[in-house]
Amino acid sequence: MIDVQGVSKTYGSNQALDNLQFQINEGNCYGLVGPNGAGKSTFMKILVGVLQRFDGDIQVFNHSVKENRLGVKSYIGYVPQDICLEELLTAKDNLIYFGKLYGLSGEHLRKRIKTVLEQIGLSEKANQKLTEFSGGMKRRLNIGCAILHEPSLIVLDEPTVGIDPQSRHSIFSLIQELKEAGSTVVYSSHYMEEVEELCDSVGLIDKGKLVEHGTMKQVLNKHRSASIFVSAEGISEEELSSHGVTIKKKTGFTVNCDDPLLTMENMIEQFRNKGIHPERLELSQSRLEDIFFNLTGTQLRDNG
Ligand SMILES: Nc1ncnc2c1ncn2[C@@H]1O[C@H](COP(=O)(O)OP(=O)(O)OP(=O)(O)O)[C@@H](O)[C@H]1O
Repeated sequence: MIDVQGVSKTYGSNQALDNLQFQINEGNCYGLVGPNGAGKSTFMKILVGVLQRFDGDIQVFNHSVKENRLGVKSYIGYVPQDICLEELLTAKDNLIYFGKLYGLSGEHLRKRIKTVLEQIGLSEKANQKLTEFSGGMKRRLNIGCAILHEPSLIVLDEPTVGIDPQSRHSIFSLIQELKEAGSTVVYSSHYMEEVEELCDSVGLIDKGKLVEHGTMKQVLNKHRSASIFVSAEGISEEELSSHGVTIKKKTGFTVNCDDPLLTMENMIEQFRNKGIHPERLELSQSRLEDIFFNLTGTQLRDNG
């Protein structure tokens, strides 16, 4: 188990993390969700032992990050937000380099590199230099470097930002595979759909505070409410907000409400009176993104 015990961190007068307290069960995929600047990277850097000055402690499989940083590191594969690879080397040479850093060598290293290249879908590109790689391929290789030593805990900081769909699919499959093999995964993102799809448990973080935490089912069931999606020319956010909390989306508005059928009837009447013909008027259950907005008043992405 990973036991986060009252972790706080300040940068000067900026409180980046404020008394985080939660547990992650072994074998779980845990999604840490929050907007830019919420404190996700800071938490991850503390968890993996990169940031050493903080209050509180984290027990990783019964080892204190504070007291046994190097010991804990050997259990962890960390994929930071910024890609950390040697551009002028081939994919294989990058893996050899990182493997040696983790103390692997000889036949064992060779076998691990072969397996990892297959897992990240880059076997065919093993001997190509990274100058020929797309951003998504580099991201996959970066993950490959972090799992060479078969860590029990894999920490991925926003691994799918700005990558192509094929690489995103490959990363999702890899995480599923790691989960099935019993690894614990901590995954940060501000893409809600990803976290809903991948993670067993979730923590919602805003301005350094954990605002909700639990299994995905618990969090969704606790806060789930119905909402109506509206796309209609000539209707404003203000007019819709008389029906419930209204969130502006890229192509319309989501209106959260307690009685969706009655709300829809009222909306239809409002549209009739104003001569508005909606392009879309749909009933849906609220998603993690809406729950986050209701709890914090903060959008995870700009008009996601
Ligand atoms: N090295 C640093 N020095 C000073 N302030 C920092 C530093 N790193 C992060 N911060 C601040 O701490 C807060 C949390 O940042 P952090 O990077 O952990 O958030 P995040 O949720 O990972 O966001 P992002 O996805 O944008 O990286 C922010 O206010 C940020 O400006």
